[in-house]
This record gives sequence, C-alpha cells and structure tokens, in this order.
Amino acid sequence: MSADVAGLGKNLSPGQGIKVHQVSHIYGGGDRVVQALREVNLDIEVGSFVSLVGASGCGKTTLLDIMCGLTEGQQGTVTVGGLPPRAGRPDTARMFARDALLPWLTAEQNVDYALKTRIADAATRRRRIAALLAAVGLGDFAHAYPRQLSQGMRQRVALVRTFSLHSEFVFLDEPFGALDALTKITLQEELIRLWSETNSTVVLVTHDLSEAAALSDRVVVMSPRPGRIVADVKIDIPRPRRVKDLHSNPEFHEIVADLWARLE
Ligand SMILES: Nc1ncnc2c1ncn2[C@@H]1O[C@H](COP(=O)(O)OP(=O)(O)OP(=O)(O)O)[C@@H](O)[C@H]1O
Repeated sequence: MSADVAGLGKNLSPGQGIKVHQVSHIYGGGDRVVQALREVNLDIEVGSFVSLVGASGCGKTTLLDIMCGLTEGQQGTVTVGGLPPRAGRPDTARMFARDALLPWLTAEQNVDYALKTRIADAATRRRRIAALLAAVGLGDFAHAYPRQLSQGMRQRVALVRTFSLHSEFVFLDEPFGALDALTKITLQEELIRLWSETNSTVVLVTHDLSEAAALSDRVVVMSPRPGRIVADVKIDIPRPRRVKDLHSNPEFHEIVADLWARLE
C-alpha cells in the first residue's frame, strides 16, 4: 500500500463520516409527483462499509445521489466529511451500475481519464494504475479496449478507476448487478480488499442481500416508496472475510434470512 493511501481518512474523526438528517425527496410536480424519500436519517462512520437494500424503486439510488451531490435533497440536511455534498468533490467517488467505460480508450486510459483530474504527474498516475490493474488480475490487459474485455473485466476496470482516486468516500450503485455468480464473488473479494487497503468509507446500493451481508459492517433496509429506513442491521461476522467461505457458513445464511424477513 502506498503512503498516500495509508493516510486516507486519518484526518477525519470516526463521527465525521456521512450524516443524513430528516431527508425527504419528491420528483416531478403538478399531478405527476413521486415521493421517493421520506424523513430518512442515517449516520455512517468514517471507514465503514454500509449497504443500502430495499425493493426496486424504494429510493436507494436517490439517497446515494443525494449523498454524493448528484441530486439535491429537498428537505433535511446531509454532510459528508463535515461538508455539504457536491458532485466532483475530490474526496468522493461514484461508480455506476453499468461500467460506463469510454469505448475509444484502453483500460489504462479509462482509469487515467479520471485520475488525471486529481494527479498532475503522469509517471505517478502510470505507476498507480499499473499496480491496481495488476492487483485485480488485469496486468496483461492494460492496453486492451473495453470491447476486448469481458463484462467482469470491464467492471474490474471500473472498480480500479473508482478506487484509483483514493477518495475518502466511495459510492457504488449496483456495481456487480450484471455478472455471473462466480465472477461476482471474485469481484466482491477484490472490492473488500480495495476498501480495506484504502481506508475509505463505502456506501453500496445493491439488490443482492447476500452481497450486502458478505461485504458490509451494516446493512440499512429501506421500505417501499417513499423510502424510509426500517432496519439497520450490524453484520458481526469477523474480518477478514472470504466471500467464497461465507457461502458455507450457517451464521451467514441466518443473517441473509433475517435480512429477507425485514425486507418483506
Ligand atoms: N429523475 C427522476 N424523475 C422522476 N422520478 C424519478 C426520477 N428518478 C427516480 N424517480 C422515481 O423515484 C423513485 C425512486 O427511484 P430510485 O431510482 O431512487 O429507486 P431505487 O431503489 O434505486 O430503484 P432500483 O432498485 O429499481 O434501481 C422511483 O419511483 C422512480 O421512478
């Protein structure tokens, strides 16, 4: 781990993470009003990994977008690292459901495209990108274009792009939705490793309760729209966790069953 990553988040106290207070959000106007969120309160500690789960359309993405400044909540207050959210803040990074790689750039160039907004020195960027691509098994594919990569490989590049920024706060929206089960588990393990090596605070939106339980310190369960928080479940499985092993762990299955029951 490089020295700049080791220091990440160290200037923030645990309580200076993400604070969401009484946030409500309505889309549209007139007779086409959709209340997406109602009086949501959430407190996320620095360095923790928290997942948001809930039925389709319950407002997970809306809440994530409000936390990272892409959508402005209409009521309530949000602070991230003690400051109001703003899109493009250098201490936050957002990864979307689809990998959204630029097809005319190679894997390395796709990562660099984001990283050069934060680091001017090309040699430093090249070193960081090469190390991260190698760490996720893409060392030989740095010069490949997205069309030459599988879906799982493209998602890996997108993960590298997100974590290469060394942002203190990382927001992930269904990053592994479209992957087969085995690739998904491999990428989940890579995500845990990137998170633990960067000391970042991660908020993950997912439909997959097993994924939420395997990766998170806490799983926040939302009600159907208008989204409210109906449960906040601490996942006490010790770390380091191996996602593959968890699938044969009865305690893990109990946690997932409990999450299902809360969702219903
Ligand atoms: N830009 C928008 N304009 C109008 N309505 C919207 C907009 N974005 C989201 N909505 C509505 O707000 C509600 C919450 O949407 P959101 O995408 O936050 O839910 P979600 O839980 O992330 O859904 P999914 O799990 O299906 O991705 C939905 O009913 C959706 O139709």
